[in-house]
Amino acid sequence: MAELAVDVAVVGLGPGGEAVASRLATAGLSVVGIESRLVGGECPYYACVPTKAMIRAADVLAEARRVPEFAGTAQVVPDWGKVAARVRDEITTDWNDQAAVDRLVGAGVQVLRGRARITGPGVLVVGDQVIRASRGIVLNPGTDPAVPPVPGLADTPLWTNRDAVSATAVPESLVVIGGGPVGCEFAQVFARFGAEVTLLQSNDRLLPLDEPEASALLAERFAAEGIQVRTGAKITSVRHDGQRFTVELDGADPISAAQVLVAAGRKSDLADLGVGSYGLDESARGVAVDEHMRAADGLWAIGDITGKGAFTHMSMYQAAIAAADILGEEAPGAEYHAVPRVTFTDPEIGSVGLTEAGARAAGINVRVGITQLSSSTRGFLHKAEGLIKLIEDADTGVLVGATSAGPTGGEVLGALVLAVHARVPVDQLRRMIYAYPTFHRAIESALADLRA
Ligand SMILES: Cc1cc2nc3c(=O)[nH]c(=O)nc-3n(C[C@H](O)[C@H](O)[C@H](O)COP(=O)(O)OP(=O)(O)OC[C@H]3O[C@@H](n4cnc5c(N)ncnc54)[C@H](O)[C@@H]3O)c2cc1C
Ligand SMILES: NC(=O)c1ccc[n+]([C@@H]2O[C@H](COP(=O)([O-])OP(=O)(O)OC[C@H]3O[C@@H](n4cnc5c(N)ncnc54)[C@H](O)[C@@H]3O)[C@@H](O)[C@H]2O)c1
Repeated sequence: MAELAVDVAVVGLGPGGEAVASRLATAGLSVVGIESRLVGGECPYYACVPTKAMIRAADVLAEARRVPEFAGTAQVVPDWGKVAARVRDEITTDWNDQAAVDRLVGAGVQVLRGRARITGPGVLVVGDQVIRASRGIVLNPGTDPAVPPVPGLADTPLWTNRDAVSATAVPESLVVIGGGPVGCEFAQVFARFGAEVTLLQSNDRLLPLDEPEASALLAERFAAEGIQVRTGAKITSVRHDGQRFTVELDGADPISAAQVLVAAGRKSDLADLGVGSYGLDESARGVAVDEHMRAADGLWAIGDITGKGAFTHMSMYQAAIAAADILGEEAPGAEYHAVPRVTFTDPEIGSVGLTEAGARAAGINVRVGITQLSSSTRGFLHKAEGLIKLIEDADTGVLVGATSAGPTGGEVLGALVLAVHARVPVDQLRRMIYAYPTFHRAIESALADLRA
């Protein structure tokens, strides 16, 4: 077996893996980055970036369909071909990662294609190559789409996010399994391009990790756009007859559809990575890390696998912390009290920190303020639905959580992320000047509404 000796090996080159490998190599360490699929990971090829390109196109259609309401007449004829071509040519360069590989190599990283498996502390095997990493290993393996154990489902030609981003045509009818961010974003895109969409959510609401008011707002919009949402759905079996899918449900008629898209969460395989070599539990869902991303002596983990929030911004935040630790730099550890998350549906659902229920469960003396965008001037002008909800710790007088839902909800969230992150006193937020007539000015109304 060929041997390679390096300072650090990075397993998986998602957004965080790329960043940490590049930073360490630039600082002078010898680094190998190992990737079994595409350098860059899920985000640029199968997740954030192509889905947001699809959402941009769907939003343009929706806006054009509002011309009669505001401005005259317009004929809107969707053409998925433009979306598929943009995703293929501009967004993913036909799922080719050469530019990302070149960037890493330019930074001094050795890039190795293949699946890495840890066989002992600081030792990895990739194909017929043994790698010895004297300073340690950084894990950034990400996650894979999970297919729920519904009888028959795994044997059908279902789509996961990886298939849906490369769709060259819109199915005439689509069943989406799962009402989290992935399911909601795809459901609205395909519905806006003409698919008859049914979304089956086992939970009692869409986006269950967000505020119930945000879930209700989204459910209302989905209903208005003709998306059938069935919450509390229990799927008993799925089959495919070579042409169509049949989805059987407990207590409801079966659904026949041209396509099924599974968006029911993610899974990881720690046994395949061989983390048992470090004494870690290979049956766990993720790798526990301390505030410097250390999972064990000489082992760091970053990204989705740490369970701190499956977002690209989290992966990159943790990458910077792990790199500083490996380089022996004095740096503050990770803080998770102000993690922002945005689901890019229309209305966009942005949130940061704790929900009201989360804050109450944590024993915080909670005050809640809420306002509807429709009662703000900008909301009235745009005929827009949305809301701002604030969660204050009444004992400390700072916000511990916030939700901003509506047009550009994720952008409005920026001010609230700053407030939660920097623990800006609510009294000071009340003394700020909010430009008129912006969407973010509704924050002032929500502050005025704060009460126990
Ligand atoms: C449809 C969808 C939309 C999303 N949209 C957003 C969004 O808008 N904003 C946002 O912040 N997040 C979004 N996410 C989440 C985001 O994609 C991830 O959080 C992000 O990719 C970071 O993941 P990661 O760094 O853990 O690794 P990943 O991006 O998952 O990359 C890990 C890489 O490791 C490789 N790998 C795994 N095991 C091995 C091994 N043993 N050897 C070698 N290589 C290995 C894999 O091939 C993969 O390329 C979305 C996710 C999905 C599914
Ligand atoms: N905009 C973003 O930042 C963004 C977008 C997409 C995904 N993500 C991240 O990717 C991760 C995965 O997203 P996701 O939406 O796949 O997962 P998720 O776990 O957030 O949601 C999955 C949903 O599927 C439902 N479900 C599970 N099994 C089911 C079944 N058998 N039938 C019906 N419903 C079922 C669950 O109730 C759950 O609400 C999330 O952690 C999210 O943070 C982020």
